[in-house]
Amino acid sequence: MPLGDRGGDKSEARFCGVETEFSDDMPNVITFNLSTGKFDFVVAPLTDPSYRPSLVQKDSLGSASPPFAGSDLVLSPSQWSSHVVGKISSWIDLDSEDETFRIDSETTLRQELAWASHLSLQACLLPSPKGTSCANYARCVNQILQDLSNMQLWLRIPLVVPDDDSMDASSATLVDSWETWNSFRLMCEHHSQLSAALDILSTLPSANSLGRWFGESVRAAIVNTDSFLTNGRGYPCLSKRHQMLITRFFNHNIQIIISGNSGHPKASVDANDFHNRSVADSQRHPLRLYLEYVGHLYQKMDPLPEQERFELGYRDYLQSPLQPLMDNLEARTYETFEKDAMKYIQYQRAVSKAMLDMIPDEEASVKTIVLMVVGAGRGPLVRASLQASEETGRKLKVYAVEKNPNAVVTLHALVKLEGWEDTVTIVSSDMRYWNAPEKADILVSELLGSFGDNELSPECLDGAQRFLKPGGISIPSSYTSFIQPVTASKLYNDVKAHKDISHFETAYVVKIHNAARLTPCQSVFTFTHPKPVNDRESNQRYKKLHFTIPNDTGSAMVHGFAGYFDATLYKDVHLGIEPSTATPNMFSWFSIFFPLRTPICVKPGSKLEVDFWRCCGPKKVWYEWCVASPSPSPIHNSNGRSYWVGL
Ligand SMILES: C[S@@+](CC[C@H](N)C(=O)[O-])C[C@H]1O[C@@H](n2cnc3c(N)ncnc32)[C@H](O)[C@@H]1O
Repeated sequence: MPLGDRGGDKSEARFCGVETEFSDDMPNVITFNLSTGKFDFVVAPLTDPSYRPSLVQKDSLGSASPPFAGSDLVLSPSQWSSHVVGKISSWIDLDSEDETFRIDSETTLRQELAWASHLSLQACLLPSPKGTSCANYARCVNQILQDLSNMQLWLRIPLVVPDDDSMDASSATLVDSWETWNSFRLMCEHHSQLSAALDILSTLPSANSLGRWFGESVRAAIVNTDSFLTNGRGYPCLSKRHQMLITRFFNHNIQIIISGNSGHPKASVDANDFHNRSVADSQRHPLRLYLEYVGHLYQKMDPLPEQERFELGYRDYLQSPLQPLMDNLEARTYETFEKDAMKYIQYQRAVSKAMLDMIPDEEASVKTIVLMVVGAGRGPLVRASLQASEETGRKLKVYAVEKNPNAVVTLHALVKLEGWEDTVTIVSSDMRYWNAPEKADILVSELLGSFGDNELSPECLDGAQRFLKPGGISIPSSYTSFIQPVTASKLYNDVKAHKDISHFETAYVVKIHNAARLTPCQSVFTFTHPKPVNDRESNQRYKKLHFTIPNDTGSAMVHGFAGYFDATLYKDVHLGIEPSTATPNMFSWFSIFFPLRTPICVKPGSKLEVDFWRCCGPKKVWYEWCVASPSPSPIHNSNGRSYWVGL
C-alpha cells in the first residue's frame, strides 16, 4: 500500500520498501513484509549468500549444475515484478585481486541478473564497489546493460564513507562516495538504466554535497534504522536534517527502503525470526514503526500548490522554444499566457507608473497619451494598459499591433465586445515594417523568451523604436539573461537518447526539477530599450563567465546550463524567473537548458570558465556556447547549424 496519496493524483503516491535477508521461502517473505508489515516491496537476495560458483559440484558431463536460486513458480509473475527488487549478492567483488573470487563474483553477477531478468523484476540492487577500483565491476555491468530488457540497475552508494586511512577517529575525514558513483557511471557511459541507491546513515554530508545528488539519477534511498533517534516515548524518529532529506526524496520521486534491525525500545521484536513468530507478533512487523514514521513524514508534507500540480507533467520534459516571430502562436498557447494574472499585474503597475511620470495631475484632463502595444496577441496587455489608465486617471489612445492574423481576429472581437472602439485601433502588421500614422509616448511589449532575448525582442523593438517619440518610454525598458551550471543527468540522458549532435546543440525550454544548481546565476546579455539615439550597437553579444564551485560541494558533474531572464518593466517594477529574484506566482516561463555534448567534472573550489555568444545573421539569430576551463569543450552550435531563431 503506498504511503498515501495525499489527495493528489497517482503520480503523487510514494512507495516504501524493506531490505530483507535471504530466505528460500519467498511467499512467506512477501506475506510477512507486505501483509503484516504493510511495506510496498521487498529488496530481497535471490541467491543463498553461501553460494559460490567455484564450489558447485560439476556433473558427470563437466558442466556446473544449478540450482543457484529457487523456482520462479513460488510467486506469480506480477508478484515478482511489482513486489520484489532483486538484491545481488553483497559478497561479490569484481575487482578482487584473488582471481578465483573475482571470477566467482563475475559469474554470480551475471547469473543473478539473468535470473532477475527472467523474473521480469523492475530493478536490482547492485552492491557498492569495494575498494578504490571498480573498473572490472563497471565493465561487466556495462556489458550486461548492452542487452538488458528494461530492468533498472541501482548501484548501492553509501552517502558518506569514513576514511579507513585516517589516523584516528577524531580526525576522520569522509571519502566522497560521489566519486565512486561518478567513475562507475562514466565507465558505463551514463547508461540510462543505471542509477544510484543511496545508503543513508546517521551522519549526513554538507547541504551542498547532498544537493548534488538531486541532479543525479537516484532511484532509491536506503534508510538504515541506525540513522533513527529515539524520542522521549521510546519511538524511532529522525533528526531535522534527516527529515528534510527524506521530504526532498519524496519530492524527487526517490523510493525509500528501510533497512537494518529494530533498535528502538518501542520497536524491538526479533527482526529476523519471523518464521517462529507468535500470533501476537504476527500483527507486528519489527520495522513497522519505522515505516509508520516515514509515512507520517510524507503525510505532513505541504500539498503542492495547484499550479505546481498542473506542471507535474512538464517536470524535466524538454520542449523546443517557441518561435513567435517565424510561427504564429495557437489559441491554446495564448490561453496559457492569459491565465498568468501575475504577469499582467506587473505590466499594469509599470504602465501606471510610467503614465503618472509622463503627465502631472494638473494636465491629466487635457493631455492624451499615445500607447502602442506591439505584439498584442489576443489583447491582455491592451486590457492591462486601459486598466492603468482608469487607475491613474490619464487619458489614453491605444494602437494594438499584431502580426499574427489569427490573433487579430480575436482582437477585433474583443474590442467590439468591450466597447473599446473609440480608444483602441487594431493594426495587423509586423512592427518592424509598419508605417505608424503618429508616434508613441509609450511602447508596451512582451516578446520575451525564457532567456530574455531568445524570441528576438531586441530585433523587433529596434523596428518599433522608429515610431517611439524622443524621450518616449519602452516597457520593458531592459532585460538580462542569466545562466548557472547544473547537474541534470535526466536532461542529459534525454538529449543523448536522440543519438545526434544537433540535439546537444539546441536550447530547450524545460521545467527543471531533478537538477542540482551548482553555483549562483551570473548575468549574460542585457538589452536596453529604447536604444540611445545614433546608437549603432548591434544585437550581437559575447560574454565570458567565471563560476566558482563552492568548497563544500565536493566534485560535481556539469551537464549543461540552466538559463533565465529578468526584465525591468519600468523603474522598480520587474518581472522575471531568475531564481533569486523570480516574480512569485508567475508561470508563463519555464527555464531554458543549454546542454553540453560531454559533461564536465568540476572540483570543489575550482573555476569553471564558460563562453556564450549571441550571433546575428540576415535571416536568423543563434547562440553558441562552450566551456574553456577546466577542460575545453567543442564550441556548440557553430554558425547556428543545429539551433537558431528565424527573423
Ligand atoms: C509572447 S506573445 C505575447 C502576446 C500578448 N501580448 C500577451 O501578453 O499575451 C508575443 C506576441 O507578439 C507577436 N509578435 C511577435 N513578433 C512580432 C512582430 N515583429 N510584429 C508584430 N507582432 C509580433 C506574436 O505574434 C505574439 O502574438
